[in-house]
Order: sequence, then C-alpha cells, then structure tokens
Amino acid sequence: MAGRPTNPAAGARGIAFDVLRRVEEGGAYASRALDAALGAAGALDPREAGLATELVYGTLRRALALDAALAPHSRRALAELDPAARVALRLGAYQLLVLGTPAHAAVGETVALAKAVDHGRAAGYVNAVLRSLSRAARFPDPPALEADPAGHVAAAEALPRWVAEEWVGWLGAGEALALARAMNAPAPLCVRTPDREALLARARAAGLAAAPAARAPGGVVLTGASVGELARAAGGVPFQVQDEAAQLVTLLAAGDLAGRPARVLDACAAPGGKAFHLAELLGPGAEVVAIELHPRKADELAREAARRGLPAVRVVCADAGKPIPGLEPGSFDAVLVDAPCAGLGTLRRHPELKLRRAPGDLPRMAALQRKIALNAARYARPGAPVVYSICSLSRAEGPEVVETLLGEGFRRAPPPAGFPADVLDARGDLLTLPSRHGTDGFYAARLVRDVPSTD
Ligand SMILES: C[S@@+](CC[C@H](N)C(=O)[O-])C[C@H]1O[C@@H](n2cnc3c(N)ncnc32)[C@H](O)[C@@H]1O
Repeated sequence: MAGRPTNPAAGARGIAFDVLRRVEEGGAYASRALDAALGAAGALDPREAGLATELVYGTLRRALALDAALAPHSRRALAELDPAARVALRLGAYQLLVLGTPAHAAVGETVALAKAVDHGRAAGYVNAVLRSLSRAARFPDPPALEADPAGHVAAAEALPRWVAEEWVGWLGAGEALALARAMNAPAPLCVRTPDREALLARARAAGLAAAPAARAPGGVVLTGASVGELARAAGGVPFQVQDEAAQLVTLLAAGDLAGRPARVLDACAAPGGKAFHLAELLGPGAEVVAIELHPRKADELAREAARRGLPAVRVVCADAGKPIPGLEPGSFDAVLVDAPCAGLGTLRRHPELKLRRAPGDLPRMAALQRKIALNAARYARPGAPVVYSICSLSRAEGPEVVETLLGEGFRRAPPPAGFPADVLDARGDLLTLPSRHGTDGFYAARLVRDVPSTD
C-alpha cells in the first residue's frame, strides 16, 4: 500500500494520515512532519489544525494499546500489515476508542483515506477490521497492578513492556505508572530568554497565557500558544524553545560561573540549546567550545550562534569520543557532556519513540555515552565540574554511566549555590520527571576530579 501522500486538502484526518505515514514509513519526527504539513496546508481552520494535532499525537501515544484493541479483529498480525494500512487502522481505532467519534464517520473517513493510497487495495481490509472493532469498541483490560506491575503500566499507558519494566525496577510501580501517564499528556511550550520580564510582558499583552517557569530563572511556560504566536508577540525579545529541565542542566554545569570570563566545553552541542544558554550566562571574555560530530549539524549550529549574536560560541566539528584536535586536556573551567541518548524522557514531545526504540538501544547508547564522557572529562581542569546529562530515563544510560566516571577518580560535587533541591535525588543527581516536576525527563550528575587526567 506504499504510495504518494494523500492530499492535505482532505482536512484534519488527511493531514494526520499523511503525517503518521511519514513517521511510520519514513522515520520522520512527528513534531517536524506535523509542523511542515500544517504549514503546507496554509490557512486552516484552527479547529481542524487542533484535530490534526490531536490525531497525530494521540494515535502515536496510544499506538501500542490501539494495536492490542485491533488485534482480535484482524486476521493478520498488525506488524505484518502494509504500513499505510496499519496507520489507517490506528487512526480509525483512535477515533472510535478515545475520541468517541461516531462509527460511520470514524470508519467511513478512514476508509476513504486508505482508498486514496495505492489504488485502495487495503481499503476493504481496513473497512472490515474497523467495522468489527466498532461493534465491540474497547481496549483490553490491563493486568492488575499488584499482580503484574510492568504489565499494568505497559497496557494502561501504551508503553513498551521493556520500558515499563525499566521504570518499575528503577522508580517503583506507583511512580512508573504516574510517569507513563504524564508522558501521554501534552507538554506545554517552554522557552528560555535572557529578558524574562520583557518576554512575559509582551506575551501577556498579546493575550498569550505565559508564566515564569517554576525553577529556571530564564524559563517561560506558555499554555495553548505556538512558537509562531510567541515570535510575533515577542517583538524582538530573544528566546529559544527549551524545556525547563534542559535549562536546569546548563545551570547545574555552570550556574556558578555566571558573569565570569570562563571557558566551557559543550561536548555534544547541536542544536545548541545549552551552548547558547552557556554563552548568555557567562561574562565578557568567555568561550564556549561547542563540539558536534555531524558536519551538517555543526554548520547549522555555527550559523545559529552567529544569527543570535553569540560570538563566544566556537563550533568544532569533531568526535567527542576521541581526542579532540586543538584542545588542551585540563584546560576548561567546566565540561558539559549532554550525550546522545534513547530520549525516553521526551516521550511527551516525541511519542513516536515508543514505537522506534528497542531494548538493545540502551546498552548500545550506554557504550557510546561512556566513551564520550570519559574522553570529554579529560578536558576539565582539576577541580572543575564535569556534568554528564541525558534526556532519557534508564539506569543503563544514567547512573550506570556515572559509575564509570566515579571509577576514574571522579566524585560527586555539590550543585551551584541556590540550585533547586527538589530536582535532586538522594545521591544529589538531577532527576526530573514530568509526573513530579512538570518538565521533560532528564538525568544529570555533577562530578569533579581533583587531580589531572593521567592519560
Ligand atoms: C542530546 S543532543 C545534544 C543537545 C544539545 N546539547 C542542546 O542542548 O541543544 C546530542 C548531540 O550529540 C551529537 N553527537 C553524537 N555523537 C557525538 C560524538 N561522538 N561527538 C560529538 N557529538 C556527538 C549528536 O549529533 C547530537 O547533536
């Protein structure tokens, strides 16, 4: 059933179908594909745009539970179906089971979308499965929490079982359930700005619901507003989209260097949220050396630093897992290792990761994270903080990587003065959870070594 995208003029359901196919078949990020599709659709009724957004995010958030509900009605396993047929079935099932759309509309309009693809060969099958589901429209009951905690969390919140097992094992059943539930709720727009009072005033004057972030001093949280609306309201006050937890990571790394002419290494820098935050935070004469492996991303990073007027950011395209040409070990006042990760802390914003990640990703990411962290840490001068951070929530990528650094002579260092204590765990590491803090899920540790690196 592969074929050209259907026409976005088909309205919210057509846009959602196209976007979900791009995610399923082309590996696209839902947020980017949706933004592009809504942009291409031009002047769309805001209710249609809202419905398209709900259909895309909702279908991806609930995909595993929708598949479980569809399974008894489908002769063929969902995984074996043509991707466009699978997408159509999920989209129809989401309308039937979650939105409560009347069956004739949910089935009829979904089948019409399937007909427009590949001469409609799968439309008959989609029709039969959705009609059958519509006669007994329900999700299967999850197992009892006490009997099978991970099974309950997985089934109740449409989370892969292996992720549920990891969260239950790490955080306990109650927190894991709350976390999985919070990951299925829409995330607010959060931005960082060097002039919070001005941005708040302008956003509010334009009628946007804007509030200061609870902990990060440059953070502004907006409910029900788009980046475009904020940009129009801001009237030149600079801002950058960045979750509050990401802002806290930068402050954990260099909050105590604010206003100083310090040298900071950002070992994994693109797209630049933390590098630009560092540059805004440090004083005149400071330097932020921003390392990025991928040349295209490094170029974009350098262009964006220039556009934002941040000459302190010096971009170097290099592999931070190996000695970095031109950099002297022991020469930085702080090192931030914001490592590539499985992204399990960002499922609110990237629900497609539920379908894309596999258990083997964790040890693979952890090996890469260890390599980068160990190499980058050599560039901190004795006594300077090394902050290791990830926007993922797994022991393998978080505390277990930190254990490696602790085995290399590092010890945990206290956070900068005034750092919010409610985001620190019992060991003093940062652990943010949407269920507890309303932010994305991040893990970070601030470490220090008193002697120079010996290698
Ligand atoms: C989690 S993202 C960093 C986000 C960034 N710090 C920010 O706040 O915007 C990780 C980045 O590291 C880059 N990366 C992956 N492997 C790398 C390596 N070996 N050396 C340097 N950068 C790497 C990825 O391309 C990606 O841009």
